[in-house]
Amino acid sequence: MPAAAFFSAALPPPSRTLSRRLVVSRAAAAAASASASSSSGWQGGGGVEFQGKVGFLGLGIMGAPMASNLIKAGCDVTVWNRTKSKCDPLLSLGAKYEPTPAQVASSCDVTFAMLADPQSAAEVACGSSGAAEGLAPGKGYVDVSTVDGATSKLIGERITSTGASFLEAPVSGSKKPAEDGLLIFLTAGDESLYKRVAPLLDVMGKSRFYLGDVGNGAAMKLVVNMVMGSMMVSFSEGLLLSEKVGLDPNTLVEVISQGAISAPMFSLKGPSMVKAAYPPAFPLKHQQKDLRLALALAESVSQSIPTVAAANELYKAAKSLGLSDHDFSAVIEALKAKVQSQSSQ
Ligand SMILES: NC(=O)C1=CN([C@@H]2O[C@H](COP(=O)(O)OP(=O)(O)OC[C@H]3O[C@@H](n4cnc5c(N)ncnc54)[C@H](OP(=O)(O)O)[C@@H]3O)[C@@H](O)[C@H]2O)C=CC1
Ligand SMILES: O=CC(=O)O
Repeated sequence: MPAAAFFSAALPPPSRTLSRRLVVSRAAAAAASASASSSSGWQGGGGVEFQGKVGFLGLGIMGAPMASNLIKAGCDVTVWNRTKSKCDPLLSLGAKYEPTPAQVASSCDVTFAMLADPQSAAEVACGSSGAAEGLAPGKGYVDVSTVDGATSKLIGERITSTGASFLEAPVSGSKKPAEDGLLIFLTAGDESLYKRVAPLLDVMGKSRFYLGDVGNGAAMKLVVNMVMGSMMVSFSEGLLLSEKVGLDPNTLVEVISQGAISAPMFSLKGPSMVKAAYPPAFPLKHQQKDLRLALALAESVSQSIPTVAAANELYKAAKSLGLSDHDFSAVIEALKAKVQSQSSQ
């Protein structure tokens, strides 16, 4: 049976929401915006077509540069972070501060949240003094954290119970794309909120996908990241094996960069992995969280993902070696420890 026939026989038909997904690149958005503003379009102070105040909750590796890009584009931004000192660089760029997520949400038209994991995303949105307490009809809440679909739905239900609109919008792209405004947004939920915040997404990202119902953005992000996590393990195995058989791992990085499996991730991380340096861009604990959530997603549809399951064990081993806050490329250290313990047996 040809592969295409196998897939159409084995899988349920694509959902209507997925098939009407919308994909917009920044170039396309800029062209549309230029033609609109030449007729009746309105542009805010910094050239961003968004009228209103923007809140930003969570100023970690990703949130800080994303909020910073909004401020630099001329948006009126109010920030909050659990560790208050992380707000300081944003305040010096001109951001305002509120002491709770609820106060940010109540003082802004649209609030973005970039939190570590499902637990913190739910707590900041739905907990005591959480964003939901400050929301009301006409306001919007955009969660850009990487969480599972169930958490996203729970947050969405609490947000919409206030009369506000909800969009999930996890991002693909790491620290550097966040700094450069080159993220990829995987959005789902309220389509009119999606259209309303599109100019803000275009400040922070290079493209945006609208994927339909809440949960689809989260699922897409987890599938992308399970591929990424397994690729990193495979790359680590190759680097170690090349060294063990007397090759220069730097040459392996160069060879890979010129062939069909070339990927920016290998070229970017390879040279520092060879030097055993792992400055955090994507913390290892977050990659392991994404693999854990991807395994649960696969389980929910009874699909086996054995490579991801094996990769997850290695990230868990890396965490137990104290590497949680290092870059996820530090997973190679767990492999080194495994190889060493095998050779000493
Ligand atoms: N780094 C990357 O390359 C990418 C990360 N992501 C995803 O984006 C999200 C954020 O990642 P990143 O910025 O790297 O992570 P960081 O660990 O740098 O930042 C996490 C943020 O969450 C906050 N936080 C954690 N726990 C709580 C809590 N219980 N209550 C309130 N706030 C809390 C932290 O506050 P505090 O400062 O007080 O600790 C911080 O603002 C994650 O879901 C990650 O998977 C997505 C794409 C790329
Ligand atoms: O979630 C991480 C990324 O690089 O994307």
